[in-house]
Parts: sequence; C-alpha cells; structure tokens
Amino acid sequence: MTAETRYASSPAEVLSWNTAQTRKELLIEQLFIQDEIKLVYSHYDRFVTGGIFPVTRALALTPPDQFKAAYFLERRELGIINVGGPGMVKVDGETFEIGFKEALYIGKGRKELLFSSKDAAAPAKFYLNSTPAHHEYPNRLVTRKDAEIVTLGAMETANHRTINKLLVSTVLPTCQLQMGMTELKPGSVWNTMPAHTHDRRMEVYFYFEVPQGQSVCHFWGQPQETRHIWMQNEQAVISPPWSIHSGAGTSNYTFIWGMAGENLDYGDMDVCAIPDLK
Ligand SMILES: O=C(O)C(=O)C[C@H](O)C(=O)CO
Ligand SMILES: [Zn+2]
Repeated sequence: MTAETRYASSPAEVLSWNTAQTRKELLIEQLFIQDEIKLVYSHYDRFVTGGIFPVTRALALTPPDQFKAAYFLERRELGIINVGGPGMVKVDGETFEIGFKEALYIGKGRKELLFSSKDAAAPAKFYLNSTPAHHEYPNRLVTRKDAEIVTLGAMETANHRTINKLLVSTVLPTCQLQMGMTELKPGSVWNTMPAHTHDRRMEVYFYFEVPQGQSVCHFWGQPQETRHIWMQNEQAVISPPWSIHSGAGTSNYTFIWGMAGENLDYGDMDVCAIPDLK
C-alpha cells in the first residue's frame, strides 16, 4: 500500500503556484496499480481518496500510518464505486458483489475489508472515498435503481448530463460522506457549469470513461481567480472548499464526485454566474 499526504492551502498561497506545483498539490495521477492499494490522505476534511485494483489476488484494506488506528474503519466510513469488471468486497465475513458503476457504503466499526475481482481477465477497479465518522450506519450496496437521478443542462450549452446521487442523505444515512457519479451525454463536454463553491465542504473529482486520445480540462480556484489542470482518464483532483470545480472535456466522459465537511445538504452550493468568472 502507498499512502501519500496532501496539505491544505489558502487562496493567497496558490497564486504563486506554477503548473508543476499545482499538479503536485491537487492532481492524483495514478490510482490503479495492479494488485496494489493506493491512498491519498488530504488535510481538507481528512478526506481519503483511493484505488484498489485486485487482479491476481484479494487485497485487504488496512489503516495507513496517518490514521494511527488499529483498523481502517475504527473512526471512519467508506464509500466505494466500482469502475471496472465485477468484484467482491468482503466485510466482516459478509460478501457484497459490486458491478460496474455500482456503489457500496461501509459504516464505521467494520474490521475486515477484503477486495477481489471475479475474473482476472476483467478485473474490478474499486475507487474509494473515506471520511472521519462518529456513528455506525448500516452497510449497503447502492445501484442505479436506488439512486436519486437528476438530469441537468442542455445540448445547446454543451452541458447536458445525468447526476446519479448514490451515497447521499436522501438515499441512505452517512456521517459526512457524499458520493455520486455524473455522466455527460454525447456532444456535451461541460460539467458543473454554471460552476459553484461550497466553503462548507471540500470535494474530489475522479474522471473516467475519457476516450483514448481525449482529455478533460478541469477548472479550479476562486471564481474571480480561476486556474486549470489538464487531466487524463482515471485521474482525480482535490478541490479546496473555497474553489470552483468544473471541467470541459474534448469529448464527453463520466466522473465521480465525493464530498465531506460541514453538512449533508447537496443543494447548498453558492452558484457563480457564468459571466462573473475570471
Ligand atoms: O455536473 C455537475 O454539476 C456535478 O456533478 C456537480 C457535483 O455533483 C458537485 O459539485 C456537487 O457539489
Ligand atoms: Zn460541488
């Protein structure tokens, strides 16, 4: 297992960042390494982003040094979305089968977490987000049929997309984690436009289904002082609570969003008028 630490930064500090430093601080370039677990521990809301890619053997999720915990979920909760072939997660002896684009919530206090693929020729890719937790909520598999689904935008403004709210308070109880998946319609390229901030919560975006040879330009920064990061398929980016998080692809694509912070109100964002962005 590798577990990197990323620090929090202020709007004033990031004004001096060049491209390399921006990428070092915010971009998570590789999450899926065969038969390995990769974690990134952010000081924003103690949010962990990770990738588990079991191909030839099952992988056990154990706590990184940063937690100083006896087991991963001692004081945390966990959300997983499978972006690969069919897989299994064994939680204290109970096995959950997770298909492509299905989510699993695992509550605080569970000790054994074992990840495997059904077929090494089509391995599962478990994308995970984890946040500190104070209460034990039930484990639950969440598929598209359980999700709260909203379609936003329009073809004419190139932002027509479906937001699948998977691990959110209207679907199941969590302490502070919220996760979902947004799918852009063919011909649409803009996500989260109009852009927004939510100073109460940080957010991480994980882009996937970006076709070969295409990329996503992710926008971040304060609305009056924006920056960009070019991102490739299966990369993630940390969005500070004070930052917009929006992207334009050279094609359509899908992304997973995960948040943690002050509250569980998905809709409380502060929307930025498009002509005001700088
Ligand atoms: O396309 C969108 O718009 C989103 O998916 C927005 C995210 O869900 C988000 O930023 C929630 O705060
Ligand atoms: Zn947001």
